[in-house]
Amino acid sequence: MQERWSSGRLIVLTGPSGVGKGTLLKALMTRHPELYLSISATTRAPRPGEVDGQHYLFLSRAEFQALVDQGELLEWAEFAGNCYGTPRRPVEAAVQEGKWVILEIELEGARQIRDTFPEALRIFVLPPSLHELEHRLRGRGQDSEEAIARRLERARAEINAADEFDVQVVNDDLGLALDRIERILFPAADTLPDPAIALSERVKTP
Ligand SMILES: Nc1ncnc2c1ncn2[C@@H]1O[C@H](COP(=O)(O)OP(=O)(O)OP(=O)(O)O)[C@@H](O)[C@H]1O
Ligand SMILES: Nc1nc2c(ncn2[C@@H]2O[C@H](COP(=O)(O)O)[C@@H](O)[C@H]2O)c(=O)[nH]1
Repeated sequence: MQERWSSGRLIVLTGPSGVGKGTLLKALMTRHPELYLSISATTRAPRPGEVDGQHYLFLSRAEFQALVDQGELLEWAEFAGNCYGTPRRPVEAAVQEGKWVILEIELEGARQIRDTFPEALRIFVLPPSLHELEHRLRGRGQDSEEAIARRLERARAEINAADEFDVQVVNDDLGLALDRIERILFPAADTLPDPAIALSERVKTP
């Protein structure tokens, strides 16, 4: 990334739906407002409270397909019946300005980013258990039973791919998980490694 896009950096955060990626990122952005969170495009309908242009760019299938055809997405994938993708231009502009850009995306998109931007740091967020993941998805109260079932089915495959990532972080206690992610991004020279962060982080973190 440094060679290609000045001193900016691309960071990918992946993990099963409901694991807490959005919650963690909201808190991380409060601590580090200098980070740039990419706003994805999606064909999913907005949930109550979601604002177009803030949480997502909510598009029709035809609008989304046009972005794909025009090469305007850095990556995209179908997830639980809807399309999701990362608009290319805002991300490239932010990285060129030297910003650290975070993509909160699912597994297939993360794999595409690994192929096109192997220098990106890729973090996988794990739930403490599948039971707890289901509990969080239900507790969020945003998805239909059918959507929850599809997301849980997909979660099993995603969790099995966690080792493909540079770092794995378990989101058990929210505050501790946030601290772990913060230490991955901003490692302090004088601290010992946290045993709750997977070994691969200590080996691969740039
Ligand atoms: N550490 C945690 N302990 C308990 N509940 C949590 C924790 N982290 C997040 N949650 C809760 O889990 C639910 C799902 O969180 P969130 O929406 O952030 O998940 P997500 O990974 O962003 O999901 P999606 O990929 O579908 O957008 C929310 O109700 C959130 O408050
Ligand atoms: N490949 C991509 N995946 C994305 C993108 N934006 C979000 N997502 C992922 O989709 C699922 C479902 O999200 P939800 O908001 O409907 O719960 C989740 O895993 C997100 O991380 C994207 O641009 N590309």
